[in-house]
Amino acid sequence: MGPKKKSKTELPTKAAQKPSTPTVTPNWPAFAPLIPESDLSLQETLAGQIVTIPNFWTATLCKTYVSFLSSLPLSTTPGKPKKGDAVRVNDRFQIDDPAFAERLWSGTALKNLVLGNGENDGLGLDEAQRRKLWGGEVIGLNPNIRIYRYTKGQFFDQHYDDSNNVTLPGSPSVPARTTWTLLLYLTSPATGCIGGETVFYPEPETGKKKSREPPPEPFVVELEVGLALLHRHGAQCMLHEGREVTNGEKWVIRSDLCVRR
Ligand SMILES: O=C(O)CCC(=O)C(=O)O
Ligand SMILES: [Fe+2]
Repeated sequence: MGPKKKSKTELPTKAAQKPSTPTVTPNWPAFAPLIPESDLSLQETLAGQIVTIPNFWTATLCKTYVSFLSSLPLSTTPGKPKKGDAVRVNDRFQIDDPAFAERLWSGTALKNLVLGNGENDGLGLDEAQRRKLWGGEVIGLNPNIRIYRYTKGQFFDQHYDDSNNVTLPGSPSVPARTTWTLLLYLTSPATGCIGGETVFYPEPETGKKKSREPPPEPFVVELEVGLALLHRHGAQCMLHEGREVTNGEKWVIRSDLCVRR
């Protein structure tokens, strides 16, 4: 499993990208209302690969964010990427905002669910299993926050997400590495968004000579307002795509889980 030499990867983040990231951080709305942590849990929707948190954000909060995010200066990604980059057609806003990443981590149920701090994280893992699942000791979210808007006809072609080295600020700052992608869906068919599902392509079993088995079925994650989706990335990332939106708008907030390096 994992990225092959010739596979497309997502576009490089941060410094390598033009136009330059904005320096003024947005005045992000408060995270309210939220469902109490005790009513949320992690669901392992694809073993070792995809974990979701339904109702991570309420529909009201998602609506507040869609209106707020609509006021940000989004830029349309080029339809023709450089060689090796995935074709990705959407409107996006990207910012390094450690304070927002920290809020999204600690100011929601995410931290306690991922670290298994609550009474019930839903997965019932012990410490060693948890480290194995997340790829180390999770210490926060990637400060590199990406906002995507897909309108009719827009999509994110098949690709793998890279693991990146990042530094989490603090005194002292902490060297970290991203291990899982976080996608927070703000829209769904309930808000008029048709299409736009995130589709994962599990690898066929390896090792056997010319398997007669049919290739595994694609794993389709339907959009759901307020659903947080985590998927493993880096060397064990599954090939995936954001299907074309055929009506309405799809809005997503993206960050990544970071482990100590
Ligand atoms: O928008 C989606 O459904 C997928 C986004 C994605 O694959 C990414 O951000 O790397
Ligand atoms: Fe991706």
